[in-house]
Amino acid sequence: MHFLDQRPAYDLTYNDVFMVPSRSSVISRLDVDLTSTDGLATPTPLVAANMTAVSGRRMAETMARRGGLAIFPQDIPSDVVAASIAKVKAASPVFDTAVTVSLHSTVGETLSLIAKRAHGVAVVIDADRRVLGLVSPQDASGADRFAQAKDVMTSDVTIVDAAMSPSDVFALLSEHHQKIAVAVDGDGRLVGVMTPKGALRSAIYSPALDHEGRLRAGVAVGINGDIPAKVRAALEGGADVLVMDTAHGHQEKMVSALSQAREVRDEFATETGRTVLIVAGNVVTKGGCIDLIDAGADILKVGVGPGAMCTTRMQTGVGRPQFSAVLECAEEARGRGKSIWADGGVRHPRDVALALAAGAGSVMIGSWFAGTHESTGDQLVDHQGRAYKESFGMASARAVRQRTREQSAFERARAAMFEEGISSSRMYLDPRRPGVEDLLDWITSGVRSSCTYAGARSLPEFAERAVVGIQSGSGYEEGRPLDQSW
Ligand SMILES: NC(=O)C1=CN([C@@H]2O[C@H](COP(=O)(O)OP(=O)(O)OC[C@H]3O[C@@H](n4cnc5c(N)ncnc54)[C@H](OP(=O)(O)O)[C@@H]3O)[C@@H](O)[C@H]2O)C=CC1
Ligand SMILES: Nc1nc2c(ncn2[C@@H]2O[C@H](COP(=O)(O)O)[C@@H](O)[C@H]2O)c(=O)[nH]1
Repeated sequence: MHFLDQRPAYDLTYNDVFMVPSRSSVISRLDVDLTSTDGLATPTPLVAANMTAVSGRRMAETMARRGGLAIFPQDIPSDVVAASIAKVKAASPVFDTAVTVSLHSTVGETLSLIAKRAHGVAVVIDADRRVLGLVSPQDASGADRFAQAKDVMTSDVTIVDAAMSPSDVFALLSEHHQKIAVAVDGDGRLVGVMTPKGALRSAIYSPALDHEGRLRAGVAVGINGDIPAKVRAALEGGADVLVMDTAHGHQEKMVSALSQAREVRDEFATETGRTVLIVAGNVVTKGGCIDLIDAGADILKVGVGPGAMCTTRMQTGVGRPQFSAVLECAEEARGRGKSIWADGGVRHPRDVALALAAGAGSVMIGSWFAGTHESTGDQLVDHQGRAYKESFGMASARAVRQRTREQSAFERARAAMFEEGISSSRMYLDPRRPGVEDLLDWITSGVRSSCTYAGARSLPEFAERAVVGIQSGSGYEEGRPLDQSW
C-alpha cells in the first residue's frame, strides 16, 4: 500500500482514510481470491472475536462454513469448549445446521429456538433424526404458546439427498416455490437445511476446513493460571488456532505465557503431526510485535482501544488509531515473515477493506457480529418491537466477574474495579442483514470490489497496489448514503 501523498507524521483511523482507484485488468469481482495471508489461508479473511457475547458454536460453524473462523473465548471451561468444537466438526460444511424440535415441543420453545438461526424454521424430527415436518413463525402465528409442534407443523417438506449439489438444490427450490430444503443422508436421517441464498453462498464461498475436511475453529487462552494445562486442553479439544489474548499484550507475563504455549504447541505437533498456529496480542507498536514474535507468536493481534465495547482509551488515554496501528504492525510482522490480525473498530465493510489494504492477514470483528442470529445471546425485543442482542466487553465488570468466578468474593470485587469495557450494550439486528452470513456477504462483496478498484486479484496484490489518501471529516461524511432528502 502507498499513500497518495506523503505518509503523515500523525496516526490515522479507518475514517481518516480513503482509497483511490487504479488502472485495473481485473474484469470481474468474482476473479478476486480473498484467501487470508496470515498463514492459516482461510478462504475468507474474517474472524469472529473471542467475546462471550459473540462466538459460540453457531457462530463458529457459520463462520467456518463461509470460509472464516470464530474463536471461542477464554472464559468458557475447556471441557465445554471441547464439546462445542466436537459439534462444529460434526456439522456439515455445506448445509446449515438445522434447529430441531420434537413433535411434542411447545410452540413457545420452538419459536425461541428458531431465532437462533437465520434460516427461519425448525425441523421436527423423531428420536432417529428422521424428518417429520417443519415449523415456521408463520405456521405458529395465532397458536397458543403451549400448543405443540405437531399441531402447527407442515409436512410439505422438500427433502433432498445430502449429496445433491447446491445448484441443483437451488433449481429444485425455485421449481417448487419453496424457501428451504431439508437434506438427509442415505438412511433418511437429517443432515442440515439449505435456503436458495445458502445454495448461492455455497457457490461463492469455500468453507474453512481442517486436515480431515471438517470445519475449523479457534480457542482463546488468557495469560493467567496454568498456561501449559490450558493450552494442552485447547489443543486436545480440537483447536485449529490458538489465541493468546490479553488487553496489554506487550507485558512480560504475556512473553512468558507465550513461550510456555509455544513449548506445549511444539510437543503436541511432535505427538500428532498437527502444528497449530499461535496468535498473540493485543499490541499496536513495532516493539510489541518484535517481542511477541521473539517469544513465539505466529500471528499478532493488533488493536488497543478501537473496540465498540471498549472504554480503555477514555479511561487510560492508551491506544492507537487503528489504521496506523495495523499498517505499522503489518509492516513489522511481514519483515519477519509473520502476519497480523486487525482486531476491533470495524463498523462498515470499508474498514475491513482498509485493514487488508494496510496489510492485515485477517480482520477480527466483535460487536458488529454480536447483533446477529448466530451470536451467543438470546434475541430480545425492545419497546418498539426491534430485535436486539446484549453485548458486553471482555474487560467489563460483567466479564471480569465471570472470569474470576473461582476466586474469593473480595478478589472478584477488586478485579471488577479495573473494568475497561461496557457491561451491557444493545446490538440491534439489522432487519436487512440479521444473520452473520448477510454481513459476510456485504463485507466480502465490498472487499472484492475494493480489490478490483485497486487492480488486485488477491490480498497480497491488494496490500501492494492499494493507494490510500487522507480525508477531512466532511470527506468521510460525503461518502455516507442518505436515506432521505436533505
Ligand atoms: N484490544 C483492547 O483494546 C482490549 C481488549 N481487552 C480484552 O479483554 C479481555 C480481558 O483481558 P484482560 O483485562 O487483559 O484480562 P486477563 O484476564 O487476560 O488478565 C490480564 C492480566 O494482565 C495484568 N495486567 C497488567 N497490566 C494490565 C493492563 N493494563 N490491563 C489489563 N491487565 C493488565 C492483570 O493484572 P492485574 O489485574 O492485577 O492488573 C492480569 O493479571 C481480553 O479478551 C482482551 O483482549 C481488554 C482491554 C483492552
Ligand atoms: N478495551 C476493551 N476492548 C475489548 C473489550 N472486549 C473486547 N475488546 C476488544 O475489542 C475487539 C472487538 O472489537 P469490535 O469493535 O469489533 O467490537 C475484541 O477482539 C477485543 O480486542 C473490553 O471490554 N474492553
